[in-house]
Amino acid sequence: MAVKESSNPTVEIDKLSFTYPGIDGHPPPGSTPLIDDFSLTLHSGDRCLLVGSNGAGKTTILKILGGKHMVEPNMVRVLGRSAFHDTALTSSGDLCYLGGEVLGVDLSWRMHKASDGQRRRVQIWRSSFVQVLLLDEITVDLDVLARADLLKFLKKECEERGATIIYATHIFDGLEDWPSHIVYVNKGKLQLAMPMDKVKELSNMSLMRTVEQWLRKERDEERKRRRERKANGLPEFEKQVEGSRVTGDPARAAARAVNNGWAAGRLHSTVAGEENFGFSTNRVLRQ
Ligand SMILES: Nc1ncnc2c1ncn2[C@@H]1O[C@H](COP(=O)(O)OP(=O)(O)OP(=O)(O)O)[C@@H](O)[C@H]1O
Repeated sequence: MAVKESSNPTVEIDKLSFTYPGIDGHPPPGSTPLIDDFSLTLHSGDRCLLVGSNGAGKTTILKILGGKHMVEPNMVRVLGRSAFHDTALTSSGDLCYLGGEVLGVDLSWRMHKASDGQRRRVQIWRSSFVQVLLLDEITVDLDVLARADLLKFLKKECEERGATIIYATHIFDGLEDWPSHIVYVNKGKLQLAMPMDKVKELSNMSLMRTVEQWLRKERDEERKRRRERKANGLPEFEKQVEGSRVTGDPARAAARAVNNGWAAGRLHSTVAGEENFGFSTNRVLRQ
């Protein structure tokens, strides 16, 4: 997404590949990357909406960007620095990931607590002059007014202060004119990254209907694949290896992609465990 070519990028993801480590700290045998060949460039002032179905990898991408999972330093640069290795990025407040479990406040808690949590997080951002803000479905428990105010505030921060925001959400209410860019991810792969103006040129539907159309197509194609597998006498669902996207044969382990997530992540457990097997992060939080 190369708008404002003249300024330095604030977020650079270059052929990102990632697999959650198994309990031995290594990618499970036979695994293929959960996030695969994912590249994206954003600049100061960009407000990027990250969309995709449940389990597509949005939270994983945001957490990698937030320095919570180790990847090769050249794969993810935030403000020109490695998000995982340069701990000053987050400790200085230049980079901030806000998700459901930040500060130990789970958004599934009672309304008033969650709302307090949300306010506190925004206050943190405001007071620490965050330059790159990663928002992971943070408005689920906000009422209509609070959400509208927050979105307005965030937009202003980008326009006036040049912050960069990536916002992963399934809630499109009030977002029609919010993002400057939209990024669509499916099964850990980048499907589309483009400025909102371009999206509006290509589709005369609302943002929600446009995204709905993408996700419907994705689901229909997946169903077709499953039907074909079944018709060919194969199991309908491919065998899933924990923490990765697919598949099967441990003999292929030697040829698997280089693991970039072998070390446990910072602040959060990243070990693929039985309790979260097969669930997206938000699903785990909702349990
Ligand atoms: N700690 C973990 N260990 C192993 N696998 C994980 C872990 N966290 C998430 N996953 C897997 O990664 C995949 C992507 O999950 P992720 O939470 O990134 O998706 P998402 O797009 O944010 O989903 P949602 O929209 O439901 O929040 C899921 O299949 C999930 O099972």
